[in-house]
Amino acid sequence: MTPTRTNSPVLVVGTGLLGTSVGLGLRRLGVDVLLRDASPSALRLSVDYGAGRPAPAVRATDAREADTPRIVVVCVPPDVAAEVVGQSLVAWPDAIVTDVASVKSQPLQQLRDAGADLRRYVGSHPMAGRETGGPLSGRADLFIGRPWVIATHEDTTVHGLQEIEGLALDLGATPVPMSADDHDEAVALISHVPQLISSLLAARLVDDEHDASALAGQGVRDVTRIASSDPTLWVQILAANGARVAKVLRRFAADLDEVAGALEGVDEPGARRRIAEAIAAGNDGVARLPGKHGKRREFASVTVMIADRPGQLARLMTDIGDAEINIEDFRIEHSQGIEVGLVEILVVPEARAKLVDELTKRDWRIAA
Ligand SMILES: NC(=O)C1=CN([C@@H]2O[C@H](COP(=O)(O)OP(=O)(O)OC[C@H]3O[C@@H](n4cnc5c(N)ncnc54)[C@H](O)[C@@H]3O)[C@@H](O)[C@H]2O)C=CC1
Ligand SMILES: O=C(O)C(=O)Cc1ccc(O)cc1
Repeated sequence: MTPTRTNSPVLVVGTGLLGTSVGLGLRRLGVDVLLRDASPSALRLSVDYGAGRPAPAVRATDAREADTPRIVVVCVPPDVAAEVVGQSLVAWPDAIVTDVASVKSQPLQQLRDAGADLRRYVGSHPMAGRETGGPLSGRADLFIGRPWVIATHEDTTVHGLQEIEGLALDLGATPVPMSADDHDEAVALISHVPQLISSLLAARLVDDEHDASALAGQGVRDVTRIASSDPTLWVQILAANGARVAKVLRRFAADLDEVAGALEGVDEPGARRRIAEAIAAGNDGVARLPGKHGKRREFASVTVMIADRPGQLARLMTDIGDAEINIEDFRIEHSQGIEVGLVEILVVPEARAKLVDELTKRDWRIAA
């Protein structure tokens, strides 16, 4: 087994999407994982999927060495995160306790108010997730290549920080230490407001009288992917970061208002300029998002037309592999009622000409 930074055993409390993913990722490295959940069926499912073994119901003083966690990872909904962290700090006086809740200031404040031993608490937040929760959605590779925020505070110890950094690194993530306030400010912009905008836009489709949804292409799908998220989880996240989210949302609403005004008076002086500036500012913003491996680089794209038949995509991927070309990313687009799919392959710019050449040789139809 590869040596790990994380010592066994690790206790995961809350075996839904995040808890099961942490368990699966650690089990793959050979770390012993104890699991606990308020829901017996969520616990059993997570065990059945291989995320760990049920934690024995014992107190710290009676626990065998092998059942005494070094780290407790609390993966419960944000509303109860501080309470469960507090209980874990008391139950396991030698363990470092972290939580993965999507908000960091409120749980920290709640723990401080409750007089918890903050020297052993290091809150964190893996910037990785999925729209659907529960153990069945868990993935061992969920965290690979993702930032994992470690929310440091004035009582954080070097040992505590190192333990949680080690956990993040073992799971393939990149630890990013920052304060709880800075974290909450950042996620308001890059996670919480995008969730609301995606949901509100998708909700517009509900009273679509002209069946416009039937024409939907990739654009609307891209901006509404996260609209399938769980309302119960999100109301907790948004409520815990309300003021910061509202601040960003108000600015966004002002931009929307201005652009709507320009569109209503499109022949007024400056109106077209305002619209063009909005799109151009979007170009600048999207260019700031890190790409694969955290780099900001542009990939070259080749779009291939494939027949909508079993095995076509696999054959295309194998052909590209045989040509020894590395795929950086890819997207598939289907059009309703049409028997072809469009596969956009992204490669480093230097590889584009070779890719087109190799695919043409193998009789693939290049669409763009
Ligand atoms: N869903 C996502 O994409 C992401 C979620 N997070 C955070 O991770 C945490 C967990 O989220 P998910 O795994 O998506 O939720 P989930 O709903 O899939 O799982 C939560 C689990 O916690 C259990 N639970 C609830 N109260 C409990 C208690 N008092 N004691 C023990 N178990 C309890 C539930 O039975 C459930 O199995 C949340 O705080 C969320 O903010 C962080 C990053 C991404
Ligand atoms: O699906 C995505 O793109 C996400 O960004 C998921 C996500 C949801 C909640 C979090 O706290 C962190 C990440």
